[in-house]
Amino acid sequence: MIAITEQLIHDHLSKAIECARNESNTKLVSVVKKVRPIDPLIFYANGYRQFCKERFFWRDPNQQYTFVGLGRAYTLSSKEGSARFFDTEKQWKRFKKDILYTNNVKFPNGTGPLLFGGFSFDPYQKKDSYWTDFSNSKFVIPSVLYTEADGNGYLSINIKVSGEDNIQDHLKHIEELEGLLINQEYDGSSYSSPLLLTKEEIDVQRFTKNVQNATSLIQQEKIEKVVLARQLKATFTEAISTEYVIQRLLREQPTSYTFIFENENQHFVGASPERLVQKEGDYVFSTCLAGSIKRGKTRKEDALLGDELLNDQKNLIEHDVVVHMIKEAMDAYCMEVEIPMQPTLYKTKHIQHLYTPVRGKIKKGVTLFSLLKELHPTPALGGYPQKESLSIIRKLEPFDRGWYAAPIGWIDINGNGEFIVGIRSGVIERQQAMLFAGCGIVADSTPESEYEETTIKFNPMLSALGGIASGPY
Ligand SMILES: C=C(O[C@@H]1C=C(C(=O)O)C=C[C@H]1O)C(=O)O
Ligand SMILES: [Mg+2]
Repeated sequence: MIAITEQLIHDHLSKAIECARNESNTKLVSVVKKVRPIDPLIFYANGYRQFCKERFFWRDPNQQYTFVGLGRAYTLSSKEGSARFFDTEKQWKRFKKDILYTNNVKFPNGTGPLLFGGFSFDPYQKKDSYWTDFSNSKFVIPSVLYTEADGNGYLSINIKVSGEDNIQDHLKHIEELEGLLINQEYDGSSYSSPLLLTKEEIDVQRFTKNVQNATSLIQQEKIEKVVLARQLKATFTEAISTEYVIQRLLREQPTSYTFIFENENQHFVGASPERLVQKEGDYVFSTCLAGSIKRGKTRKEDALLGDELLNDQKNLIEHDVVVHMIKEAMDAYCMEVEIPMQPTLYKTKHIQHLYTPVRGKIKKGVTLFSLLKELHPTPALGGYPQKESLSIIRKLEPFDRGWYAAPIGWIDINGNGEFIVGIRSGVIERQQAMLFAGCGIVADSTPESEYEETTIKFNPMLSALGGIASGPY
């Protein structure tokens, strides 16, 4: 059912204005229309002139949901540390209770006042300047949202109203915004990649040392696993076009989630294969993804490498630690949990992983935010035990992960949504991209092989930035 039909928009808006007047408060009202599905990238590009630096994009690999958000009708942010999940949920609840005007209208999943954003990996890491625009939690309700849900298109317009507003102004504004669906400013050929000036792998020696230190801590049984990352800085001759990057990620990484979150100066972008948690009604889905090997140059070589990965003790241990922790977390929040005994393979253009999907039926009252708090960081991004591995990362890694390897995603007014971990990603600022890649260290890790693995993991972003990936891919 569509929330608001055209005839009802006038009525709905005027009631919202009246409500704002009675409460002497600003209200947010959401108008949703069913529209013919369009190319979401065109919508994103059309938003450049009016909403550049305030856009987001999301597409999951099943294409169950695609979102393009433009502008900011409402923003939530938190400076809290480990309480950032709870604080965000508290603000979201307050927004729904005090600010949102719905008049009991039902919204289709993924439409209306949708919240999109993310969290920092570790609020207690020192802050680096390229993450200035990102707080420990930052979420937006866009002014305009294009949703494609299971093949249906929707346009949601989120409008702030106050008691003195003139309804005609709002109706005119809605009409203008609808123009974004048809004014095609985007012509794929007009976007190109600027030339690469320099590509700098940062502090490889330090990474090598970190891996050695971590393996010896693991051999001494101080911890079981820790995920260590490194950075690569790519500098171009001109400002990077995010349209171009998203276009390439969509084309080259169809088995990953493509996302971007824009800010004033810094944009976080990537194509992650790793779901953290999805909630659909009473069901939740998580993914254990850890253990990696390169893709083969031929079908035969690829299958052999896949078999090697499925039988490799070092990678199976990396993977098992994740399965264990996620199962334990899900058991606490679910009435039943389904999880296969053995991993299978998950392939992306540049790499293949060990993969175990998890499905659970939640206990009453469990929310997406409570699951995020419980799960993040899983041993696929942090380590095990969680607390000890986080303090090792804090001590060894000489940089701020910011939103890299942290939850990013969406939640709608019905409480459904999905969060992934922001890996195979980077933060773009004008002509510079800072990329991140990490790997799970266990007792049998060697600096050389972990260096190789992280080199492969830079490739999705390097390739999207302009076809400059290294290696035989
Ligand atoms: C940390 C990253 O990836 C994680 C580490 C993996 C591994 O070490 O095998 C595999 C998938 C991800 O869970 C990354 O891509 O940056
Ligand atoms: Mg690994």
